[in-house]
This record gives sequence, structure tokens and C-alpha cells, in this order.
Amino acid sequence: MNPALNLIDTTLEYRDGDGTLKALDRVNLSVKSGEILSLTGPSGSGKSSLLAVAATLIRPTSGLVLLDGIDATALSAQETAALRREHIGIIFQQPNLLPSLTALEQLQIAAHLRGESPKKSGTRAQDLMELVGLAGAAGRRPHELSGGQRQRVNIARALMGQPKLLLVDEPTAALDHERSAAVVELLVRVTREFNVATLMVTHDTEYVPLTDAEASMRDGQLTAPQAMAA
Ligand SMILES: Nc1ncnc2c1ncn2[C@@H]1O[C@H](COP(=O)(O)OP(=O)(O)OP(=O)(O)O)[C@@H](O)[C@H]1O
Repeated sequence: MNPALNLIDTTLEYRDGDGTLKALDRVNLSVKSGEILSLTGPSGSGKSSLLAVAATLIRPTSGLVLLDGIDATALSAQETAALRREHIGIIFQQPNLLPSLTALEQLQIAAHLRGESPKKSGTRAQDLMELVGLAGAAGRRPHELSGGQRQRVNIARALMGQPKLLLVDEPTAALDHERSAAVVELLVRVTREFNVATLMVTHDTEYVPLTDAEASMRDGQLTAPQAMAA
């Protein structure tokens, strides 16, 4: 079976004055369904660039970006957007929830934008709220939720699209210790339950042992993932 995400010799160059800067330097990485991988590394090492390329938001200068075996770099912009919609859930550091909508509605609008009928998406939205431990808070608006709860809504919303790949950018950056651990534990759980492949950028090395493996970036180069000791 093809890995959900497979980067092959992926290089991303930015213009830097008269020269170029390699934000990604022949990166090779695969993430399989049901696996959660931590991506660590110092500031400026290329983590966000890797997520953006994996999300098909930026096209690499060279190399391949395979999603379930489909090479996104060979597709048109329209085809790429469709592939992204089908395959990828993105969880940013800041949940970016709509202030006037309840937690449940944040999920329903995500489904609506994908063209799903409210009837079909309603049950799934409710199930997801329960899964992330927010069944009792489904009617609350973002300002009535804690930071940890907002991040849970963010995770549930990303799952509404039934993605095969979850790309997560610093999910614990704005949270205290207890809530951070709970959010990473939730990501591990949804990775298993939904058999999704998860790639999580984090600077909190404390939570890395909760995940399956760690790959580290430095100057655009990626180390081979090291499995966590059981
Ligand atoms: N749009 C851009 N144009 C030019 N250079 C860029 C651009 N985006 C990123 N870079 C450069 O590419 C390199 C990698 O940046 P990137 O943001 O991917 O690193 P990072 O590891 O995510 O850093 P941080 O942890 O601070 O977010 C850095 O040297 C950065 O300055």
C-alpha cells in the first residue's frame, strides 16, 4: 500500500538576494496510515516549508510529493486543490475559528464548503465533537471555550473532511503543559482510530515521546525518522 505522504528528493529553493536559499534540501520522508510522526528542528530549519510542500500549498523546486501514490507536482493547480481537499486535513497553531459560530457549526460549515448535505454532515459533526471530548460544549462559541477546547474543535474540524493525511503545525504553542499533553494524546488517538497519517511540527520535544517517531530538520535537511522506544 502506498504511504499517505511520500516526499522523494524534495527540494525547495527561495530567492535570497542574488543567490538561492535551500529551505528543503533533497528531503525524503514517508508517513503511513495510522502513524504519527514528530517533526522537530531549530527555527528556520525548514519545518514550515516542509509542511507547506506536503500540504501542496507550495510546489517544490524539484523532487516529488506523493499523496497516496499520486504525484501532486505533476498536477494542474485545480487538480492539486481537489487532491488537497480529498486527502489533507491541516491543523494550524491558531485554530482560526469563526467568532459567531458555535463549536458544532464550525464543523458543519467545513462540510458545507465541501458540498456535503447538512443531514449527512450533522451526525458526523456530533460524533466528532464527542470524540474530542466536547459533546457538552457543542453550542459554545469560540470565546466561551478554553484554548485547549478551541484546539480540539480545530482537530475535529480537520477530521470532518475524512482526510488520509493530517498536517499539524505547532498544536501546543499556545497551551499550558496539561492541555498540551492532552492535545497531543488526542492527535495520537485520532491517528489510530481514523487510520490517518499524521505529521506534527513541534518545538515541544517533551511531547515527542507520545508519538511514533521523530524526524529532525537542520538547514533544510531531514534526518531519518527515529522510532520512539516502546
Ligand atoms: N517566503 C519565503 N521567502 C524567502 N525565504 C523564506 C520564505 N519562507 C521561508 N524562508 C526561509 O526558508 C528557511 C526555512 O524557513 P521555515 O519557515 O520553513 O523554517 P522553520 O523551521 O519552520 O522555522 P520556524 O520554527 O521559525 O517557523 C529559513 O531560512 C527562512 O528564512
